[in-house]
Amino acid sequence: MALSNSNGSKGLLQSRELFEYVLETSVYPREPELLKEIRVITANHPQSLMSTSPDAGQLIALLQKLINAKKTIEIGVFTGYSLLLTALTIPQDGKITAIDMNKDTYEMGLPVIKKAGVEHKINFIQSQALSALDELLQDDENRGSFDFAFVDADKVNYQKYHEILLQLVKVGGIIVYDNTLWLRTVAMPEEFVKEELKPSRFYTIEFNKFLANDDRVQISQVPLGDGITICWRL
Ligand SMILES: C[S@@+](CC[C@H](N)C(=O)[O-])C[C@H]1O[C@@H](n2cnc3c(N)ncnc32)[C@H](O)[C@@H]1O
Ligand SMILES: O=c1cc(-c2ccc(O)cc2)oc2c(O)c(O)ccc12
Repeated sequence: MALSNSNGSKGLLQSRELFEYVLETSVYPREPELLKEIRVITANHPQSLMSTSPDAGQLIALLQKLINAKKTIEIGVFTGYSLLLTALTIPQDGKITAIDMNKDTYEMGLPVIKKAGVEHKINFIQSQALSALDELLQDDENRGSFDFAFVDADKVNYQKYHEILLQLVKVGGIIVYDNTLWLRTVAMPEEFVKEELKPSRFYTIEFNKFLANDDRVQISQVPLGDGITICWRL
């Protein structure tokens, strides 16, 4: 289910003009051409709104640069906007473990990833995320080895992903969770929320409360896109 807000934009800023100003002034001029290409390809998909927002993506790339991220993990690839963003940001010998149960959508963006010359950085795993993460945990070398994680998949499992990612991401590393405002529903009375959004709303509210009390991470919830929460592993 993909929704836009009442002023027609995907973002949380209350004026379309302000949101467009930010995009036109600071985001689009610096967005790599091949990321634009993935956006254009994705626009034909009925669930195109699931793609990571370019403004949130710009912050994600900045965080990755700031910590010199080299080994990263992504849960929820879709057509690959955030995946290509990361692949373009990390060094030539960087590695991304990219997990999604749907390979067809990954393959929509794959020609662009190949054109960018960054496919060698990507290990795509077609799988339910929990089983792929459990498998990664079986290898002791993976524990505490990831610099950066991006989670943009089924909201109902975020807390389970969090527990595993805390074991995989090193101290000083960063985990970013997408959709932590879940289409604005976290702050709506439940009776106004569409039935199909309620399970994710419930788990997102619980997860946000949990993170607020989790002293293993320092957090900041940022109102870009559908809301992202940045967790710095302590
Ligand atoms: C919001 S989209 C990801 C968007 C992506 N980050 C981008 O920038 O385009 C969510 C993705 O998560 C995947 N997904 C949802 N639940 C999953 C699960 N339990 N295991 C693996 N993948 C899952 C879906 O197939 C979908 O491609
Ligand atoms: O239906 C959606 C919409 C989004 C979304 C909304 C606004 C933004 O600025 C970015 C993304 O994201 C979704 C998502 O991540 C998902 O897993 C399912 C549905 C949607």
